[in-house]
Amino acid sequence: MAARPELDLALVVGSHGRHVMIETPEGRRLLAHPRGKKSQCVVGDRVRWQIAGDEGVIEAIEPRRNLLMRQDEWRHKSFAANIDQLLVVLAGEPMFSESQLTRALIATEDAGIPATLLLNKVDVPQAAAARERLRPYAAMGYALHETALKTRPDEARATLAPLLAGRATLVLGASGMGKSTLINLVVPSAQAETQEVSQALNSGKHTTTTTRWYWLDDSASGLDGRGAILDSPGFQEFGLMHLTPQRLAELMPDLRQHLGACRFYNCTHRHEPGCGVRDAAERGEISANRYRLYAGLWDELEAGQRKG
Ligand SMILES: Nc1nc2c(ncn2[C@@H]2O[C@H](COP(=O)(O)OP(=O)(O)OP(=O)(O)O)[C@@H](O)[C@H]2O)c(=O)[nH]1
Ligand SMILES: [Zn+2]
Repeated sequence: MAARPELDLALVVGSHGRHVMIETPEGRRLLAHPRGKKSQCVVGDRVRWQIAGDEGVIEAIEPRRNLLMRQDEWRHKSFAANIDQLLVVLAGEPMFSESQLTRALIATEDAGIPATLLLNKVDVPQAAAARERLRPYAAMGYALHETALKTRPDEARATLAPLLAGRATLVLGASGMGKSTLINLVVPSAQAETQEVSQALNSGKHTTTTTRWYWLDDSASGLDGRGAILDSPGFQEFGLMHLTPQRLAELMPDLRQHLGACRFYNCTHRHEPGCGVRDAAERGEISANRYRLYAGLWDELEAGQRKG
């Protein structure tokens, strides 16, 4: 779509197939459809639009700062565009999956989006084991915070407020980690808003499973510089099929650090002699779990390439 600077700007705050919900700088929400078959808007897109009857027609998508994607063997899905950070909610009971965490972090590294980790449920004894598993992630540079969202909500709010203020944060969390508890804590109107948007987009059916945009507060207006939370389902199936295996090590900060030490420029860090990554793994500077995850992902992406 060509740029259309003369048209009004709006923000995509929800989507369901080709139906999207847009919000104007004055805070008005309305249904809209992109013109043309190819153009796909995602939540977080800034769009140029005009009215057609009682709906909007999206004529152009503004250039994106970033786009978070996941892709499995069948289709690729964009989560969201123009986000400032990813917040991953984790817990010890049930124990978070390190494989899911690693996949999400690789996708965000690829999109150039900073990620922050939140260890929730620190009131339960299993938090100690989760904290231990997260140690390598803090060491490789990810910010790590702790909360007990349910049992110590005031403290959690105080921890989260400075992290979330003025930024658009995409929240990810597997089932049971506390993502809904977090969203309801920081956006008390979330449930009501979700219903409203699902009804409009999906004529009442409660099946919409795309990303949702929530403003954090009303102290500012307009579309820029306000804190917002993006709630996204589907942490489970975080496919990375849009990446080549050769890129993986660059997208894993603990491996990336050792890339200069490999003898071969095209080292896969699997079998080659004189491999800086394997040496670091043997010295324990890369955790055994992370190296195993790397090898597993390499095989998965390589198999995907052969098929594709
Ligand atoms: N002990 C403890 N329980 C918590 C905490 N935060 C959330 N929970 C509980 O953990 C369970 C899962 O929390 P949810 O917020 O529903 O988790 P979710 O990640 O949204 O999971 P789904 O709803 O399955 O997608 C609920 O029973 C919460 O009450 C916490 O800090 N401590
Ligand atoms: Zn190597």
